Amino acid sequence: MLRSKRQRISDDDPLARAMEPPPGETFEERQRRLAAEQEAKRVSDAIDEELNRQRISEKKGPKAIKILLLGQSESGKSTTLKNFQLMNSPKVAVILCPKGHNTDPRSLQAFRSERASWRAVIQLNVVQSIHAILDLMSKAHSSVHVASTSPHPPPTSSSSHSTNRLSASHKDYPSITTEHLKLKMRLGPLLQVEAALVKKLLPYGHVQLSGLANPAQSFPIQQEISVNSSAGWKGTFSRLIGRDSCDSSDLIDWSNPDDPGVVLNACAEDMKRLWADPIVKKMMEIEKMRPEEMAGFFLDALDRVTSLHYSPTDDDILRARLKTLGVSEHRFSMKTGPLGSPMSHDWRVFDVGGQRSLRAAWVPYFDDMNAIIFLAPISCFDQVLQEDPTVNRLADSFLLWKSIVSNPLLKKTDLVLFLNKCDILRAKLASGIRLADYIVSYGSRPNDFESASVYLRKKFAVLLKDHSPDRQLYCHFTSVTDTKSTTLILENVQDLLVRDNLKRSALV
Ligand SMILES: Nc1nc2c(ncn2[C@@H]2O[C@H](COP(=O)(O)OP(=O)(O)OP(=O)(O)O)[C@@H](O)[C@H]2O)c(=O)[nH]1
Ligand SMILES: [Mg+2]
Repeated sequence: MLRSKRQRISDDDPLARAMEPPPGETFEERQRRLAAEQEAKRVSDAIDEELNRQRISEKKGPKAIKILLLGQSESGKSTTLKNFQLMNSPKVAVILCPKGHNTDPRSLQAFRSERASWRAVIQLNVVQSIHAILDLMSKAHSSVHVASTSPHPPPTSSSSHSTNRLSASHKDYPSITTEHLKLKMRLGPLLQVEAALVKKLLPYGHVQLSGLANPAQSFPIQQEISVNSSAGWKGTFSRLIGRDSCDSSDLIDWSNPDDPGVVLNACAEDMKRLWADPIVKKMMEIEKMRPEEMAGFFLDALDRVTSLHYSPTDDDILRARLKTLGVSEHRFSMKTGPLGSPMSHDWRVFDVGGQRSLRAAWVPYFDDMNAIIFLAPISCFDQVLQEDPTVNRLADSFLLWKSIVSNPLLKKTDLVLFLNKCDILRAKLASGIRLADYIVSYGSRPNDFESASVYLRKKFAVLLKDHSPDRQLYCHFTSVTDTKSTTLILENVQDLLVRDNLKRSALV
C-alpha cells in the first residue's frame, strides 16, 4: 500500500520522477550514480561557500575614507563641502528639467533640489549687506548730528560689521543729505523681507544677533542665522511651495506677490544707488568696511540677483553664506585612485560649525578620521572674530592649528592645510592694506601676495614642526569659491588619501 502511494507521487511529480533511479539499476551502476551525486553536491557546496565569502567581504568592503573639515567660522568649510557635492554630481549630458535655468548639466544635477532654498539664502545675504550699509549711514548721521550739537566728539561705537574689523579710532564722517534719508526710507520694505526670510529658516536653525545695538539707529540690529545642515532646511522652500520637482527652482511661484524677489526687484535701483553712492563709499572707507570681502557678498551682481526670475547659479551657491550649526555627515562614492586606475571609494565628509562655542562638538569625531582638511583664511589678518572682537582672526587660526596638530587623538590622522581666501588676500594687499601693520614680524618684506603667502605658509609649517615633528605638511593655497582650481586640489587630496589608505591596509 505504502509502495503504491510513493509510486503515485513519483508519477505526479516530474522532479521526483527525474531523480528516481533508472529502472533495473545494477549494484555497480547504483554505486557510480551515488558517487557522481556526491561529487555534484560537493561542487555545489563549494560554490555556495564562495558566494557567501564574497558577500561577507563585500559587506566589510574597503572602509570609507573619512574627512573632517575644520577651521574657524567663515573659513570656508561648508564651501569646500559644496565643492565635494559638485565633484560628486553625476556628469550627464541629458537635461531632464524643462526649464534650463543653468546651462551646465553637471550643476543641474548637483544642487537642483536645493536651488530654491539657496535663492532665499542669497536674498537674505543681499538684504543683510544693504542693512549693514544703512546701519552705518544711521550711525554716521547720528554721530555728525551729535558732533554738531555737542562740544565733545561722540564716543566711537562700532557698527555691526565694523566689529569684525580693527576700526579707525577717529571718525570724521561726511554729512549725509536728505536724499540719503529718503533712500533709506524707500529701502525700508527690505527689512520686512529680511524678517520673513529669517522666519522661514528659523525652524531649522537659530538666530544670533550680531553687532552692537545702537539706540540712535532707526534700523534694528543685524541678525545672523545659522542652520544645522543636517536638519533639512534645504527642502524648506520647496515644501512651502508644496510640490516635488526635478529642480526646486521650478517650484517657485513667480507670480506670487509675497515672494521676497518682488520686493528685491522693486528696490533694485535704490540698492544700486546706495552701493554706488560716493558719500556712502567714503563712510565705508572711514569705517574700513569692505562688503566685497564679507561673506555672502552679492552687491556687485544686483541686476542679476534681483531680477524677477532669478535662480542661483552654482557660483552663487558657493558664494552664499549660511552659518553652520552642529556637525553633519555627507556620503559620496567617487572614482579615485592612483596610477591611472580609478577605483570607486566611499567618502564621508563631515562639516562642523567653526564658531568658538561650537568647537567642543568636534572632539568626538577625532579618533575616527582618516584626514582633516584644516581651513585657515589668510586674508583675515586685519579682522577680529565675530564672537570675540578682542581676538584677531589670523591669530585664532594659528592657535587652532597648533591645538589640532598637537592633539594626541589626531596623531595618526593626515592633516591637509588649506590656506584659503587667497583671492581676497591678493585684492586686499593690492589695495594697499599692509600685512606688516598687523603682523609686526613681517617687517619690510614686500606687501605682495607672493611674499605674504610664502611667509604665512612658513608660520603654519613652523607650528607643525614644533608640535608634530614627524608629520609631513600637505598645504595648498586655495580660493574655494573657485570650483575649477578647488576640484583639482581636492582630487589631489583624494589621491593622497587613497594611497595612504592602501599603504595602511597593506601594513595591517
Ligand atoms: N572670495 C572668497 N570667499 C570665500 C572663500 N571661501 C569661502 N568664502 C565665502 O566665505 C563665506 C563663509 O564660508 P563658509 O564656507 O560658509 O564658512 P564656514 O567655515 O563653513 O563657516 P561656519 O559654518 O560659520 O563655521 C561664504 O560666503 C563663502 O562663499 C574664498 O576662498 N574666497
Ligand atoms: Mg559652515
